[in-house]
Amino acid sequence: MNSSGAGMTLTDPFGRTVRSLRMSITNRCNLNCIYCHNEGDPGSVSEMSVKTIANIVRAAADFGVDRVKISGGEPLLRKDLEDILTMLPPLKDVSLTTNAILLQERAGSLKDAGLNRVNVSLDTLDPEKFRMITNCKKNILGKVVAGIEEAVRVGLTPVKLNMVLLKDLNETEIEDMLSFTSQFNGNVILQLIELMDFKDVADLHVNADEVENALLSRATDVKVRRMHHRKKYIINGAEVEFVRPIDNTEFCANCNRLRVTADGKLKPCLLVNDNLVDVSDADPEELPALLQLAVSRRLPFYTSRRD
Ligand SMILES: Nc1nc2c(ncn2[C@@H]2O[C@H](COP(=O)(O)OP(=O)(O)OP(=O)(O)O)[C@@H](O)[C@H]2O)c(=O)[nH]1
Ligand SMILES: C[S@@+](CC[C@H](N)C(=O)[O-])C[C@H]1O[C@@H](n2cnc3c(N)ncnc32)[C@H](O)[C@@H]1O
Ligand code: SF4
Ligand code: SF4
Repeated sequence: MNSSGAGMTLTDPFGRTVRSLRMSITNRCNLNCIYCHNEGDPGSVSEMSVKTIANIVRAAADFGVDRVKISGGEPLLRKDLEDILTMLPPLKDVSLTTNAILLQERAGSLKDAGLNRVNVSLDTLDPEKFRMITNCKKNILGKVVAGIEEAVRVGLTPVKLNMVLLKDLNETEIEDMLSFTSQFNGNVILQLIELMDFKDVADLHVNADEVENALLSRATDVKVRRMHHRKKYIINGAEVEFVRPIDNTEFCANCNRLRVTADGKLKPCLLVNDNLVDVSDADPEELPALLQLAVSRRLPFYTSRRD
C-alpha cells in the first residue's frame, strides 16, 4: 500500500470523488436549537487535538482534497481554532459554520489565521422566535448580527446566512432575510435549508416544492453548484441557495464530502453511523489507507436503486 495519497484521488464505489472534508471539532454548543442534527455525530465527548486535525487534513490534501469545512457543535467554543487554522496545509477553501455568538471578537484573528469565509446560522430576525428556536433565554440576536457585520468587515466573505425553514415559525420571513442581506452589497448570501428530521421536528417541515417554485418564479437566472448539484437562484441581483437534501437522489449522487467527527472518526455519510473509521490515534503514515477505507464505505444515502 502506498503510504501517501500523492497522485491519487479518494473516489468511492459510486464514482464520487471526495473533494472536501467536513470536520466537526467539538460537540459542545452554547445553544440548543430545537432541530439540531449535530452533524450526525453519535455523541463524541473527546475532541481531536490540533495535531490530529492537521494530520488528517494533510493526508487528505495529498489525495487532492482542497476544501475544508469546520463545524460542530459550536466551533468557536474551541479557543485553539486559530491554531488549527494555522496548522492546515495550503487549501483552496477553508470555511467555518457558526452560530456567530462569539464571532465579533474572533473574526479578525480567524481571518489572520487563514480562514477564508464563514456561514452563519440565522433562522429569524425576530428576537422572540430566535429565543424559541435556539432555546436561549438571553437576547443574543444582536451579537449574531454584530458577528456578521464584523465578518464582512474583515473579509470573511461571502458570508452565507443559513436559514433552516420552519413551518409557522420563519417560513414567511424569507423576504425580510433577503432585505437584510441586501444591505451588505453582495457580501452576504442567503442559504435556505430544508429541515432534516433529527429531533422529532417533522411538524415543522416546510413543503420544499412550494419554496422552490416560489424561488423559480422570481429568479432571473438559476445556477447549479457542483457540490450536491445545489441550485442557486438569482433574485433581484442577489443569490439564494437552496439546500434540499431529503429524498434527493441528485443531491447524494453529487456528494463530495467526507465527514470527520469531533473525536476523530471518519464518517462516510451524515445519516449513517455504523461505518465509521477511527483515526483518532492513527500515525500519519496509516492515514492514507484509513481514508481509502472510509471512502470505500461511502454510499449515496438517497438512491434511486431498488436492489
Ligand atoms: N444531507 C446533507 N446535508 C448537508 C450536507 N452538507 C451540508 N448539509 C447541510 O447543509 C446545511 C448548510 O451547511 P453548512 O455548514 O452551512 O455548509 P454548506 O452550505 O454545506 O457548505 P458551503 O456551501 O461550502 O459553505 C446544513 O443544514 C447541513 O446540515 C450533506 O452532505 N448531506
Ligand atoms: C450543526 S450546526 C453546527 C455549526 C454551528 N453551531 C451553527 O449552528 O452554525 C451546522 C448547520 O446545520 C444546520 N442544521 C442543524 N440541524 C439541522 C437539521 N435538523 N436540518 C437541517 N439543518 C440543520 C444548522 O442550522 C447549521 O447551519
Ligand atoms: S448552534 Fe449549531 S450546533 Fe448548536 S444547537 Fe444550534 S445548530 Fe446545533
Ligand atoms: S450521501 Fe447524501 S445524506 Fe449522506 S452525506 Fe452525502 S448528501 Fe448527505
